[in-house]
Amino acid sequence: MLNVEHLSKSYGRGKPKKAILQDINLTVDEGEIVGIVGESGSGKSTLARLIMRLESADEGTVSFATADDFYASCQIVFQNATAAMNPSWTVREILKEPLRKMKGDRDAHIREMLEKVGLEEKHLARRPSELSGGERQRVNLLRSILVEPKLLVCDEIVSNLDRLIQKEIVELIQRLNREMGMAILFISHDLKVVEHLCDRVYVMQGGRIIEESVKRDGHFSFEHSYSLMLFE
Ligand SMILES: Nc1ncnc2c1ncn2[C@@H]1O[C@H](COP(=O)(O)OP(=O)(O)OP(=O)(O)O)[C@@H](O)[C@H]1O
Repeated sequence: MLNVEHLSKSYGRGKPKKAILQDINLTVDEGEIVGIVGESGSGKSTLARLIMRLESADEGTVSFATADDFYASCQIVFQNATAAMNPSWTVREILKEPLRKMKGDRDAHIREMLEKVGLEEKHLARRPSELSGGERQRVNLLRSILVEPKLLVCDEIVSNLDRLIQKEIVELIQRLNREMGMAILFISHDLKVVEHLCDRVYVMQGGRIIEESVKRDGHFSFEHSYSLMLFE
C-alpha cells in the first residue's frame, strides 16, 4: 500500500550538505503494523515527514496505492499532543476541523467515533488543558482517524506517557487496526512496545535502514550487531 523507494534527504546549504536519510526503501501493506526503530537522530521523524509529504525528498519516491485523495488516505499523529492542539479550542472544535470538507452530520460522526477511542460526550466541551495526558493523546489520535485513513503514521506517540497510559494507547492502536483495518507505521524508540505491537520492524541507524525483521512466535530476530545491541 505504501511504497518508499530510494528516498534520500540532506539538510543545510553548505557543501557537503548533511545527509539525513540515505537510500531508504520500505513498504507497508494493507492492515499491517510496521515499526521503525532507531536511536535519537537516526532520521525517523524526517522519514515520517517525507512520507506525509510535509517535506520533499532530494531523491526517491513515496507512493501510495489508493492515493486519489492522499489527505483522506494517510494521516499522522505526533508525540506532543498538547502542542498539536489549539489550547483555546474545545475538543468539539478541534475534532470538527479535519471534517470541514465532510458532507453530512459532522457531530454525529464525531459522536460515533468517540467511542472507538474510549472518550465520552462530556469530553467534547472541554479544552485540552482540562484533559489528562492520556485523554489528550486520544483526542489527538481521534482527530487523525476521523477521516478513516488507510494508513496512520504514529511518530513517538507513547513516548511521554506513563506505562499504564502507554498500554491503553497501544491497545487502542491494536483495536483500530483490527476493527477498521487501518495499517499502522509505528515510529518509536521503545523497543518493548514495538516488539509487542508490530508485525514487522525496520531498524534505522545514521539515516539508513540497516535491517528488517518479521515477528515470529512473538519475537523479532536480527543479525546486524547494531539491531542486536538495541534489542538486547
Ligand atoms: N529541518 C532541519 N534542518 C536541519 N537538520 C535537521 C532538520 N530536521 C532534522 N534535522 C537533523 O536530522 C537528523 C535526524 O533528525 P530526526 O528528527 O529525523 O531524527 P529522529 O530519529 O526522529 O530522532 P528523535 O528520536 O530524537 O526524534 C538530526 O541530526 C537532526 O538534527
